[in-house]
Amino acid sequence: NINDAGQPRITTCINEKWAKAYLAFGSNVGDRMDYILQALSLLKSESHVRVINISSVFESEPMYFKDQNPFLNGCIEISTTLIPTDLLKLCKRIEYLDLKRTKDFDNGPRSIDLDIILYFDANGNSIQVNESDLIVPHPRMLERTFVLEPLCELIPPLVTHPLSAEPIVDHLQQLYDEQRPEDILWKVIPLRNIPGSNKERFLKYKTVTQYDDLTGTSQRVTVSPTTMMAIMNTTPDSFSDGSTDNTDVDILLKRVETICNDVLNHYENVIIDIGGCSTRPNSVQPTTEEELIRTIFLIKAIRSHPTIPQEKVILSIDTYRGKVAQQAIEAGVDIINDISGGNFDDTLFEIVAQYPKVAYVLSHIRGDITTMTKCASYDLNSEYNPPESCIDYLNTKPCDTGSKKYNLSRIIGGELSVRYKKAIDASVLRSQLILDPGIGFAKNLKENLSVIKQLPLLKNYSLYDDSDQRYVNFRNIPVLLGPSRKKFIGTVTKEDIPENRDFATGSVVASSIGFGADIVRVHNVRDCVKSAVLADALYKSI
Ligand SMILES: Nc1nc2ncc(COP(=O)(O)O)nc2c(=O)[nH]1
Ligand SMILES: Nc1nc2ncc(COP(=O)(O)O)nc2c(=O)[nH]1
Repeated sequence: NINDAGQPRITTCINEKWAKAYLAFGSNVGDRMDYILQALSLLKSESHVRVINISSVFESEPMYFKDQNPFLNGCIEISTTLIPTDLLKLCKRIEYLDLKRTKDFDNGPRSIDLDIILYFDANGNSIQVNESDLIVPHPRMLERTFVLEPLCELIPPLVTHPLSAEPIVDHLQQLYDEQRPEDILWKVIPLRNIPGSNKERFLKYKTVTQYDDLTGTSQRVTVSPTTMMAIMNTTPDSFSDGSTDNTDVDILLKRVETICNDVLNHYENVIIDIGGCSTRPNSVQPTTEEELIRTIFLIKAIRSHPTIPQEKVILSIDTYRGKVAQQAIEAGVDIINDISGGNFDDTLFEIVAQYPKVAYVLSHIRGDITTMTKCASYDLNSEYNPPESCIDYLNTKPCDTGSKKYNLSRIIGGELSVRYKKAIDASVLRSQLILDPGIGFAKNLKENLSVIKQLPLLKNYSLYDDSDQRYVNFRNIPVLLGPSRKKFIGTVTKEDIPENRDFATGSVVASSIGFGADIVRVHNVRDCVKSAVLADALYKSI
């Protein structure tokens, strides 16, 4: 059954109908994310396979054989014309022929492992296989959170396991209820190595499912330390610190060193968000060339500075322009912080997709810098009647879809999920994404306060939409909040001068972390980092 090229001959399904399969990937040798990315691109290059969706990537301790490196795992949703046994041959070819995997013993270290977890024929019927070298559904999937958690990002919560007939989310919950250490997963956002170093860099978030005694429901919550994002605006007119020394590289580098001293004795890394273009309402936007002049020099200066701890300093650029993003990435930036959700420049998602180890902040906005204040009306009293097929889940169970109290998070979640699908369709990976509900962007006082309070709902948002047969959820995607010195704080505290709002910002930082913010973006890092570590102690027992 071997063709002339010495490769296993593969048989396609009857009359080339597209079946659906879910694969699990794992790696714990070498640059684990690179092996996973190579396997993904090899799958995408197969004519008999279409990659539909890819889960987050999780790090976890090894199961079974403990004395080996931690694994990176995730799941892939594909459609394929290959029958299961030939899909297995393709996976083995990718592992052993293409990526030169070696297998010393069962459950041992591996550069890449591709397993078939579930297989459904073109009519959606689950296919079972019981052969010596292939068993589908995967016989050990129900004991593995590193398979079920990523799988639950790809399938609607009520999909049942073909043999147990129980919802897969319930199997996952049963594992979590056992509270086994190996079931703890860290959601990772892979970043590029610092040039010359082979140390893998990640943003990491430990998310657990916590039972809430008050509401009787379980929610995904973050229990790992908050990440601080320090604002470094290099604009002359930024509303809160537009001073003239925003272009003096020595002064700016001194500020970077101060930020490192303030944050790195509390946290293991810090994000520095460089902004060359103020985005306060109605601000005049500089030209692309001007924005480049204001920002690229600083990224290069930081990345070549001898005493700044490069591994720990994660650089971000606050831009909605593709050209600026591209040059910033080439200069060494790790995150594209785009307040526009990819709305202002069609090339942005394609550029981000070229760099799978660069993160992207997907933010909610309506309109643009000059019109967004007029788009701040949200019809919260509308009877929420999702279209027949749009089953609205919160906390992985269909919620009482009629209740209005969820409407703001549904509206914002729904509008964010449109941008999410565009990003995924442009081949941006879920593992690159950070969400931001966009405080102060097309939102009035009430909405800004509700957005913070309804953060748990946004983090657990999910929607299955029959119109495009796509299930979108934000499970395990870290959330960034940028409340610092903003107007809503000034209105509530009756403080018109932005620089005088830092103490109040500290309170908002603490409560945002209480509601589930994973990253907080602030001007006054020295004071706000204290609010953050206190909030971590109070809300996450860190
Ligand atoms: N955390 C973690 N532990 C593991 N232990 C054993 C195997 C062996 O799996 P196999 O039975 O599919 O070879 N894979 C993993 C893994 O992917 N992640
Ligand atoms: N991700 C993100 N980025 C942002 N950039 C600028 C501003 C405007 O505030 P600034 O002018 O003080 O930077 N706010 C945000 C925000 O809320 N989230």
